[in-house]
Amino acid sequence: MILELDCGNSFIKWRVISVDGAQRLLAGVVDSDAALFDSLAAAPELRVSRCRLVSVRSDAETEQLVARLRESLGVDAVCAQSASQVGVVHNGYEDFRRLGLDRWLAVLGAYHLGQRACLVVDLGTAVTADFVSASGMHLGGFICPGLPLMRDQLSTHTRRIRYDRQVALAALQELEPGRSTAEAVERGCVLMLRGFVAEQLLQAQARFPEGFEVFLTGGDAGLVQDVVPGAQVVPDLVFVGLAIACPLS
Ligand SMILES: Nc1ncnc2c1ncn2[C@@H]1O[C@H](COP(=O)(O)OP(=O)(O)OP(=O)(O)O)[C@@H](O)[C@H]1O
Ligand SMILES: CC(C)(CO)[C@@H](O)C(=O)NCCC(=O)O
Ligand SMILES: [K+]
Repeated sequence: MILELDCGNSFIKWRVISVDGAQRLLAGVVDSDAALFDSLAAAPELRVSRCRLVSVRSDAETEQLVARLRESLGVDAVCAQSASQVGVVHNGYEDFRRLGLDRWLAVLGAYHLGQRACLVVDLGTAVTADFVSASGMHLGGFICPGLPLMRDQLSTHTRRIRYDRQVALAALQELEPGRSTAEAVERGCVLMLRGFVAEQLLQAQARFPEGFEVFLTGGDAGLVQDVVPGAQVVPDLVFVGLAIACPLS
């Protein structure tokens, strides 16, 4: 079995696949290293022989996780590394090492699946959009705060924006003008995300008149899905890229 990890800023997404990559056996989302090891310990008949991961955390945090994986599972995790090129896909950053590895893998995964120009939008703690041309040139992209950061900043920097989590979830049943603080903030922030995605779509239409594929990923992809009717929602997009960047021969 292969253990795959996508270590984001707030959550670790993990999954276990068969050695040939054909079957997805287990998957989960956890909010800490400790919770990851608890989930793995609770998994029945887990026999991990290989491990690969991508991390946008600090090198020290990533090294600590790799050491714990070695101790508890006896595997040496292969970590995705920055590259200026993988196959025909070229990293578009002035300094390719600066492009977030989750973005780079999502770009690799999207181009692999789409085989033509792509717009890739990842909606997590941060929201990112990346453009890839039909020939595989990454043209760069945009970064903005995601939903968790927008709502936290509003409550941190105001006195009276306060409401509880349960109310927040209920507020997103519709997007009419809010008639309570929870509705006004939650819907306002979702409309920011939707407006961002609509703008990226316009940019892609202008940049790729010959056509393009839109890929949405990240925990909040569902909130913007209907802004782009033809979009492919691929929750595992980073893992698709991880398999390309880190083949386990
Ligand atoms: N099952 C889930 N577990 C955790 N978050 C979820 C889940 N479903 C939806 N979400 C939402 O997804 C968002 C987090 O997205 P995601 O897990 O892609 O990002 P992340 O790991 O925090 O960040 P990064 O962008 O750094 O990878 C949060 O707004 C959260 O509310
Ligand atoms: C933008 C995030 C936080 C999204 O997870 C990550 O890709 C990252 O830390 N990137 C480094 C900065 C950059 O991509 O330019
Ligand atoms: K991510």
